[in-house]
Amino acid sequence: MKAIEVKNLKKEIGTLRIEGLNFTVPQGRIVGLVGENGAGKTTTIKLMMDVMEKDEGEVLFFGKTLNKAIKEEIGVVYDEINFYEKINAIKIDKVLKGIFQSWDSDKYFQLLDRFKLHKSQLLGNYSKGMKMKLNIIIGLAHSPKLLILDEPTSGLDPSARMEMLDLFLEFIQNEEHSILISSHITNDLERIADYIVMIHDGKIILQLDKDELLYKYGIIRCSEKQLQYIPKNVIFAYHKTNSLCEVVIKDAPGMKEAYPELTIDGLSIDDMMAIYIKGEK
Ligand SMILES: Nc1ncnc2c1ncn2[C@@H]1O[C@H](COP(=O)(O)OP(=O)(O)OP(=O)(O)O)[C@@H](O)[C@H]1O
Repeated sequence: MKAIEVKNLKKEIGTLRIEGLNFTVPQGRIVGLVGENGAGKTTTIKLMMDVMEKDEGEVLFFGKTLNKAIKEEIGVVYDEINFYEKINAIKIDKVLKGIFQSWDSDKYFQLLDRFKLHKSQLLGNYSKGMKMKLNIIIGLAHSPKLLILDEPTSGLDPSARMEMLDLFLEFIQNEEHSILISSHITNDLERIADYIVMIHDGKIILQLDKDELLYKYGIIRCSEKQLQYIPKNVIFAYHKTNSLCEVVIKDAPGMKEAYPELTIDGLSIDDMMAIYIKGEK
C-alpha cells in the first residue's frame, strides 16, 4: 500500500518550475525530501495538500485523492508557524477538539509534558523552537496515519532535534504509519529516512533507498587527468577546482574492484548535493 503517490506534479510559480515530479511514500516508511533553499520542497508539499493549485498532475493518499476524511488521517507540519500569540496550549486543545474527530487530548498533554512546554504560557512568549515543538505535537495529537513534515527540526537545538527524531521513529513503529519529511539538515535524514528523494530547481535528481545511496555512491578526489579515466556512465556529478576534481560516482563497489589504485571514499547526502549543485553533470 502506498501512503502517498505523486504523479507528474507540475507547477510554475515565480522563478520556480516544478517539472513533473513522480515519487511515492510506501506505507510504514520514512521518505526524506532533500534540496537546498528554494529547491521547491515547501511548494511541493503545498501542492500535494491542495494549499496551492497544481498546473498538472495527481496526488493520491492511500490510493485516493485528498478529501475531508483523508485530511483527518494526515498530520501536516509546515515550517512557518502562525499561532495566535494571545492564547495558550490549553486553549489550543479546546479549539482542535472541536475540529478533529480523532483529536487525542491525553496524547496532546502527555507530549506537552514530555517536551516540557508550559501549558498556560501565552504562545507569544514561546521561543521559536518551542513553537515548532508545539506544531509537531499538534500534528501528532490527532492520531494521523501519515505525517508530512516541512523542515520540522530546523529551529531546534541538537538535543531537541534528537528527541524529535526519536518521536518520529516511535510513530513509525506502527506499520500503518508513514512519514514524508523535508529537510536540508541531511544528518537527520541519514538517521531516520528509509528513502531519499533529492530535488533541485523543481526537478528530482535522485531517488533511492538511503542505505543503497550511502553504500553504492562514493567520492573520488583526483586530478583532472585521472578524471578522464573514470567511465562517464558511473559519474553522477563532478566539481573541478584549480587542482582537484571531486567526482561522485554511482557504483563505488564495482569501481573499487576495477580501479584498486583509486581512493574511493564514502559520502554523505550533503557532499552529494553540494557537488551536484556547484558542479557539472
Ligand atoms: N507564492 C509564490 N510566489 C512567487 N514565487 C514563489 C511562491 N512560492 C514559491 N515561489 C518560488 O519557489 C521557490 C521555492 O520555494 P520553496 O519554499 O518551495 O523552497 P524550499 O525548497 O522549501 O526552500 P527552503 O529550504 O528555503 O524552505 C522560491 O524561491 C520562489 O522563487
